[in-house]
Amino acid sequence: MLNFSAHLGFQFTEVPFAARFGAAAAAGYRAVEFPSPYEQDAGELAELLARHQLQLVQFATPMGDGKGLAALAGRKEEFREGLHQALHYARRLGCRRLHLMSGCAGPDEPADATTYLDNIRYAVAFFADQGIQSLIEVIGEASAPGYFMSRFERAEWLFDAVDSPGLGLIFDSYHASRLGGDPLALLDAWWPRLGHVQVADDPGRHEPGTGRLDFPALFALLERRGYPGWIGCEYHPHNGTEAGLGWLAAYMAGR
Ligand SMILES: O=C(O)[C@@H](O)C(=O)CO
Ligand SMILES: [Mg+2]
Repeated sequence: MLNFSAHLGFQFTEVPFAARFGAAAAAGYRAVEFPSPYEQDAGELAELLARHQLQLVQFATPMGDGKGLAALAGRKEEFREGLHQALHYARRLGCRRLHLMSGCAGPDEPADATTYLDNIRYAVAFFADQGIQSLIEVIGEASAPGYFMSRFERAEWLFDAVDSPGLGLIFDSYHASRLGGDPLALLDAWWPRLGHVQVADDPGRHEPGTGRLDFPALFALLERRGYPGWIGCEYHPHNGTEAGLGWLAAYMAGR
């Protein structure tokens, strides 16, 4: 049976952030994820996770003022300093996966492959020593203009160059579909390097079942492969988070 994690940046936004933990647990989730814990006190977050018996599945290293720093030529020092802050939170929160976001290039913010590769290699080694897996995600430019890790071809280049089990891919069904690929074929091809999965339907980035993606087939593939990890529910609820959890109840009932 597959395991689902609530994405607290997308779901349960009807209530303030601290209340989303209880809401996710009450809805049956045993794990959560959200990109940035740094505005909250690590001790308070640890207490919320413990009180609601939730695991924290993954979060991102400090993202600067946007979608990360790893490929930004002028921000190498800031990226590397952020790894220590991420490690502090990961230890305190018992989290074993960290997303290294590439950042978005802009007119005054150059990004390049050498900086990115150096930083990712450095971070993968830094976290692997602590038993933490580093993750990258392919996010299309339509969702994040200028995002450096915006194509699966580029992810292939990165994985070949880094060549470490300490690096895994976040496969996000929405971005995979938006990029024009066949999400099922991509998921299958990336299986050996899969570190985490996120789901949202396309178009709309709403609940599974609201668009054209074949989630029964996608879940069957993950089950067949014996996927041991978590599936983050990174979608915008169409009509309220709890009202939109029917797809998950249906999946659970079918097991
Ligand atoms: O799909 C996304 O944009 C997210 O998984 C992400 O990268 C975290 O903000
Ligand atoms: Mg995602």
